[in-house]
Amino acid sequence: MEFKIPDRVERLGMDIGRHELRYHRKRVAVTREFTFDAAHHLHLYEGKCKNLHGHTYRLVITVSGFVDEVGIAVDFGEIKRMYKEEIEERLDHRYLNEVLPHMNTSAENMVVWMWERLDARLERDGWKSRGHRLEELVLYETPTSRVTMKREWMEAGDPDE
Ligand SMILES: Nc1nc2c(c(=O)[nH]1)N=C([C@H](O)[C@H](O)COP(=O)(O)OP(=O)(O)OP(=O)(O)O)CN2
Ligand SMILES: [Zn+2]
Repeated sequence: MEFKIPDRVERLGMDIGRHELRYHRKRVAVTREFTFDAAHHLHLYEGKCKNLHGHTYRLVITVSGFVDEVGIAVDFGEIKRMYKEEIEERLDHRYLNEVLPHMNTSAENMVVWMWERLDARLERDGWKSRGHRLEELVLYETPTSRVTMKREWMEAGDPDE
């Protein structure tokens, strides 16, 4: 089959050969990790977590996309910008019960809230139409306790609905 150099690469005047362009349009997952600090307490919970306390949360964000002509599927910087604007600005050094008053601030509830925000951001910024997908979020409440949300679980929805 005749090999065609994509227009964008020709316009950039770059000398990219057949070898590199073989990776073009493959779906690849890109991951970044962040930490933030916050205080909270749990409602309806018998145990020490009903008292006010704090965590250094760790959030691991994975977004997939198609490798472009430059060799990038999802820019690490875009994930950082999205994290800072959607999550960090709202939760870092905050009292979670105050900024998320509609939920009990368990790690499970928080990771679903984060999923909805980040997914909506991908839609709003037009990333989804370019093939970007939120694949997985892992939220560590402590170094040894974490919760996970995956795209296929989110898409499967609630079996009772
Ligand atoms: N499934 C969940 N279980 C618990 C959550 C949660 O969000 N989801 N949250 C808490 C508390 O917020 C608490 O801060 C963490 O509890 P715990 O694991 O007991 O804390 P430690 O790290 O101090 O663990 P120890 O093994 O007791 O030292 C509770 N559970
Ligand atoms: Zn806690």
